[in-house]
Amino acid sequence: MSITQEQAALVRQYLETKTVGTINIYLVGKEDVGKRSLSKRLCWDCYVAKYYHTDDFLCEKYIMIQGHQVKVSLKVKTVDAEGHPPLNWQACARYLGECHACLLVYEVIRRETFERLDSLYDQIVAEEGTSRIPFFVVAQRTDRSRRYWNVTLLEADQFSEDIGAVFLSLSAKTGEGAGEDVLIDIASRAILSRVQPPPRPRNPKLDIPDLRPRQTTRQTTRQRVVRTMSKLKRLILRRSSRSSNPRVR
Ligand SMILES: Nc1nc2c(ncn2[C@@H]2O[C@H](COP(=O)(O)OP(=O)(O)OP(=O)(O)O)[C@@H](O)[C@H]2O)c(=O)[nH]1
Repeated sequence: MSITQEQAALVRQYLETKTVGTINIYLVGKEDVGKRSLSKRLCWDCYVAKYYHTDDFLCEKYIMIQGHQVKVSLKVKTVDAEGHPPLNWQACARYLGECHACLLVYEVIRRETFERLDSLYDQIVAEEGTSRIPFFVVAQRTDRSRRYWNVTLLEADQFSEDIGAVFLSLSAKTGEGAGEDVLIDIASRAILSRVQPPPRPRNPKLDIPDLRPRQTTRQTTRQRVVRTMSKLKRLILRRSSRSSNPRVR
């Protein structure tokens, strides 16, 4: 789903009035989901089947957005790889450069790679400096036979909606759904987010339970609301039973 005409106009206006440096796009996900292959496909339109694990990989390209030349830099970050420390987003963003868009990549035949995205997203948005960046949920290796798929497009689409991300379904191998237009769209959304922040339907900080000791004597707002609601319910029930039975006064 590409940006609307109004959004394209905002991007054009931004490009005409401000200097846009390199757009840093992060591809994050578990090991072997095809992040490096995808960044090569998006940047150089090629596919190399040979696999060797990399911690950090980077490729760059110039693209045209609304008649302006923009440099994009695709950076790969693998999480949960054996023998490596857990993701420290702040450290990796500082080390690799600021992040302007984030692709959460999973592989359609490996369910655990999809299930990891939920906590990964929470982990990233909990960090400083990520409040405005657009997110993309990417279904990788869609060239594999549907018989082997362990994640349906519907649930992945639902998850994307849940976190306010754009859903992309593609194959780095065949190039289906991974043309330059996709890269232009990602970079355009990254620029757009500077004037129009993307929606954040879920605030992970609200999901974290508050484990601080509470004062038991004082009521919390939630307790007060629950009490008032049950009082009201009782009142309504009493009224309705009176009106249905006029003798009860
Ligand atoms: N069938 C198929 N295989 C793919 C696709 N993309 C990548 N692969 C293969 O999957 C393997 C891993 O691809 P990479 O791009 O290196 O994966 P990665 O996520 O960067 O891996 P790490 O460095 O371990 O994080 C390689 O052997 C690729 O050839 C795809 O779209 N379809």
